[in-house]
Amino acid sequence: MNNFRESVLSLITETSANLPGDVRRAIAGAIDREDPASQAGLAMSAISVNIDMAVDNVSPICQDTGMPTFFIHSPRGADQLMMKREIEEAVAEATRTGKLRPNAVDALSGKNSGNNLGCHVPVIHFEPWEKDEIEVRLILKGGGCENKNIQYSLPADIPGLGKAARDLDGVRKCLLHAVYQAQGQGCSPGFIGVGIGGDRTSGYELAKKQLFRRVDDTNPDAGLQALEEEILEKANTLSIGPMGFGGKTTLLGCKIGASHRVPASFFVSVAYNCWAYRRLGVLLDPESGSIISWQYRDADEIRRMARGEGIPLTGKEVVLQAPVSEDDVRRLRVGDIVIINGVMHTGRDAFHHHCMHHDLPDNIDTRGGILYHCGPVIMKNADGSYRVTAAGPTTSIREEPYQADVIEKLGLRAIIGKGGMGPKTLKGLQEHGAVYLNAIGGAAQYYAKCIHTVTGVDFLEEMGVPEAMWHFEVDSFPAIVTMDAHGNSLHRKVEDESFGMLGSMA
Ligand SMILES: O=C(O)C[C@H](O)C(=O)O
Ligand code: SF4
Repeated sequence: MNNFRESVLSLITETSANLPGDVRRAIAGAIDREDPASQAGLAMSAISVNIDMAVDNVSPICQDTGMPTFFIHSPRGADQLMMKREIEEAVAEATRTGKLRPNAVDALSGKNSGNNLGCHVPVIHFEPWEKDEIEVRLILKGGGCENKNIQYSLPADIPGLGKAARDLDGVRKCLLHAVYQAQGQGCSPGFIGVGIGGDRTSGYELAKKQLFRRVDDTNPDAGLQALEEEILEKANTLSIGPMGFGGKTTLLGCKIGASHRVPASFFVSVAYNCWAYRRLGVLLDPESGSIISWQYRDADEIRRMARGEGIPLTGKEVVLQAPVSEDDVRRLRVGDIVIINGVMHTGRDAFHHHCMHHDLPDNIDTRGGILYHCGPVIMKNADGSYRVTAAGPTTSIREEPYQADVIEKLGLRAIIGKGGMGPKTLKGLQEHGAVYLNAIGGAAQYYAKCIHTVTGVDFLEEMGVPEAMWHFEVDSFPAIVTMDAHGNSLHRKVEDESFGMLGSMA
């Protein structure tokens, strides 16, 4: 098994940087369906360019490489302890080389272990099988879409859809609601894996295992196959669209499995996966550990996804030179596309919490500043400087309790993130003269290219790479105004309209 670690390292690298064949095909369908000039079309265009860049750069498609989760089928007599050790070493090595973001933090203190190793991380499931080969499958599922997983206990009253009983129609209502509640926050268009039955734990595991089915497969159970097709069709009439901008494609796949349950419980567990659906597998030779074959890699797969140049410039964009003035941002309206040049700071969960209780050091000037909700992948150069290798937005709604106060306290003029924010922030934007800009979630390579210099970092020691406050100089960084300083929110509009559509599906 000399080559086992090398094989796992290849699996991690390929999973992080190169989407599987079936996922590529599904995304290509979404690109075809959206009007290239619409916001949904722009989002799909940036996504397609990003997918190609990740392959070319052998770098993470999305900066959030999730909690590496391995499912292993091992033959009789295989040394599982050795496999576990070698997987851990491969994970640490992939983190050192920037194929994975250091993503394992202490549950309570938030302290980053720095190498993706920690209590029960990486997640490794072993299952015996009768075959001679070893099968290693990996899913890298980021935190934003993981947060949109949802579990229902039937019977239940489902918002917008009414009573859901313990039958297929009840399950149908849960699944439509699951897609609705994700809106654009899990980087739609997404995929759902569904587990009917089991208990709370095994139900979610069953749901996640469905994400290992091919997007284009057929469910052996005809009733579940019909439901999968119905959900796919109906969810796409919710008009949530890519990134929640509105549009034709909201869901790209629905896979449903069922387990026995106890009479008292009827769970419907849903694992939501973003468009950056990173899962691959390999079959390994049990003697050498070498790769015999790859799974989900199709001979006829679509190798280049891009049709255009990301967010194409039309001349109508508003160029913002940061720091920006109040007049500049008050002129912006929902739907405007902005191109940002100049200074940008990152800040996310730990940073917002910190700001509520402390003042920033005097040397950090945030007046007129742009705060990017982003946890980048950053590598240190030999001369001590830093380079950004993946830097897409994180889900902004987590900062809803703090954002309006932080805008006021730091004198910010723009927030960049994804998925939108709520009423408290919208009011804060109006009061203090600021805007919310939506970047394209998951487009980590596309945005990394816009960051030409890392000018400094604060709180690196305490908060770790993803949560630290990084200071960037950016060039031609595109984003869409989705919440303006006049009380308008595209997110509120899409949510309201999709709730109306949901109601018509009762
Ligand atoms: O942690 C991140 O970088 C992003 C996260 O996956 C998210 O979707 O919010
Ligand atoms: S940022 Fe979006 S694409 Fe990346 S892991 Fe989170 S949900 Fe997925």
